[in-house]
Amino acid sequence: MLRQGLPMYFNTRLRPTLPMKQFASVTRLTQRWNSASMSHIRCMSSALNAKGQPELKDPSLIKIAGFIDNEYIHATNDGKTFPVFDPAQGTEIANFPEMGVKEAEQAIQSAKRALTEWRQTTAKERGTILRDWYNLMRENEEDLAKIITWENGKTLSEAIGEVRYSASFLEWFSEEAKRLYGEFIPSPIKTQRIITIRQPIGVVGIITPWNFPSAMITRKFGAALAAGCTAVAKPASETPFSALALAELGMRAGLPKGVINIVTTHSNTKDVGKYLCESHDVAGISFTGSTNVGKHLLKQSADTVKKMSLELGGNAPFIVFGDADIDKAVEGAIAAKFRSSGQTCICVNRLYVHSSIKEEFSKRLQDKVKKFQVGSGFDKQTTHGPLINKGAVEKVRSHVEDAIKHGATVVAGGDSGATTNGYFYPPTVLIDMKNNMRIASEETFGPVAAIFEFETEEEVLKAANNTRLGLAGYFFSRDISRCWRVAEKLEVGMVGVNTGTISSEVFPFGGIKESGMGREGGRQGLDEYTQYKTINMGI
Ligand SMILES: NC(=O)c1ccc[n+]([C@@H]2O[C@H](COP(=O)([O-])OP(=O)(O)OC[C@H]3O[C@@H](n4cnc5c(N)ncnc54)[C@H](O)[C@@H]3O)[C@@H](O)[C@H]2O)c1
Ligand SMILES: O=CCCC(=O)O
Repeated sequence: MLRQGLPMYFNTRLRPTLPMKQFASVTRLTQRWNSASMSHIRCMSSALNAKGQPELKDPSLIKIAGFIDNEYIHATNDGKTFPVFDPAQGTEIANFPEMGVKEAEQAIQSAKRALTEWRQTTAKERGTILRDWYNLMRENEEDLAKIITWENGKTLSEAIGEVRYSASFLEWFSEEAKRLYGEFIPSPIKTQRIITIRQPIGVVGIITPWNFPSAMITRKFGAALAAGCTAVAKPASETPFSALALAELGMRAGLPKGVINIVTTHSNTKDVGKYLCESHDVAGISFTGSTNVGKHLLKQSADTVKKMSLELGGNAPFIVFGDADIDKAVEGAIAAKFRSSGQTCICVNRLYVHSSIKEEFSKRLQDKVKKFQVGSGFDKQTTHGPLINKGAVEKVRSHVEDAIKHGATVVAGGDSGATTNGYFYPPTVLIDMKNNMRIASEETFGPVAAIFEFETEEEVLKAANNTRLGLAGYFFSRDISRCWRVAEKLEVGMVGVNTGTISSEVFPFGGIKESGMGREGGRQGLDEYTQYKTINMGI
């Protein structure tokens, strides 16, 4: 059962929604916090089989390899590999081939060869393959979800949600492929007729983060392939399994050789990134990740004047006005703040609550947060999984310590000082936040709800917009005039009004300012992978 009104992929119930019986058989003990008492409870699961892998209906979806020309590359010539870790246990789970510039070039050439025929296919033909790929994802969604939980740590219910979200991009673009319309433009000259057509840009380089190991890839593959482009993808080295499972299903759906290629790398990431940016055979780069890396890729791509799509970091404000429905605002804050343990680009970073309701709001929020169960994503009791790695935990800890040092008060969670093998940080609520604290200006990317108090609409808009980032923003109010006013004045690419869940395949997702350029999803998603050609015909 889903909570009413929320799509499955944004389910934030305190209990997972999957038919969990099928996962319960594979659980065993590990550690968990109870964030109310901050004590340890040794009652968690790992869900792995004797090979240390999740038990899948189709184990062949687990590939430890790169993927070029529809072939798995299990090892590079020099035999170098990089490790992948299970964030819930801190243990190494696989060693992937450390590919480099040589393999990146092979992948680019494979994509270039494939482009010749792929761009000539009809939209219907491309749409059919994308649709079959979507169907295969849905048929294998439990397996794909287990792979996500294994490598990323998010709960199985969140992972199922991600698989459905991820598949929805293939479905959406299988349909949008057919709507790549051109235009007829009335000519000012009697003897001429003008039309525009839209053509694929060519081979695209795709670089994706670990926080949505599946959805950030299909959001790009779906649009690129629908437009007639071919692709070379470099998934995050923390989470390569999902990308390879997608490639396997894509091949089964009928993707011809070379249409998608996957380069796995960790130590050579910078070199591979630079190579993709500087290659004359790559027409565009689509990147999702941090603002700093995005800026770097933009600079590197300048000399070859590439088409760039950059989905970068956020610092989302969440404003609760005095006239808001407090229960709905708390529910929205939980969805927008604690999804994926706070590790999404559109997660709330700063909660601004009007002084007249701040006590009530923070009390209701902390009561809910104290009920969260932190632990392995495979455990059916877990509501919030681990962070991706040690560095992420340290960043969150340093943000909380900085806030406390400058006068913030912890009212839920906080660091217990407990040690675990996995990368956990307890969901935390801070009040008495001030603008001189790091959280006010830096993306925390973790499970910390930081509450600032405000008095006037003008003051809160100024504070909310006082950042170089502008991805998402949220606010709650029952005043319709204010809703329009604030939605228009927030300097962000996406606004949630009286809701904490905004993502969807059907609308343009993206940011302004240093949160990026371009849009993914929606009909606009195809713009990143197509260019207009104007044909002026004398008659
Ligand atoms: N706007 C969005 O849609 C969106 C979505 C998800 C994540 N994000 C942002 O991503 C960040 C978290 O993800 P992250 O830590 O994986 O980001 P990151 O920028 O460190 O890494 C993202 C990807 O870039 C690769 N990379 C890193 N350095 C590179 C380089 N020099 N050249 C080429 N590739 C390089 C990584 O290996 C990974 O594949 C957050 O800031 C988050 O807000 C944004
Ligand atoms: O983390 C960024 C992507 C999140 C989403 O698509 O909802």
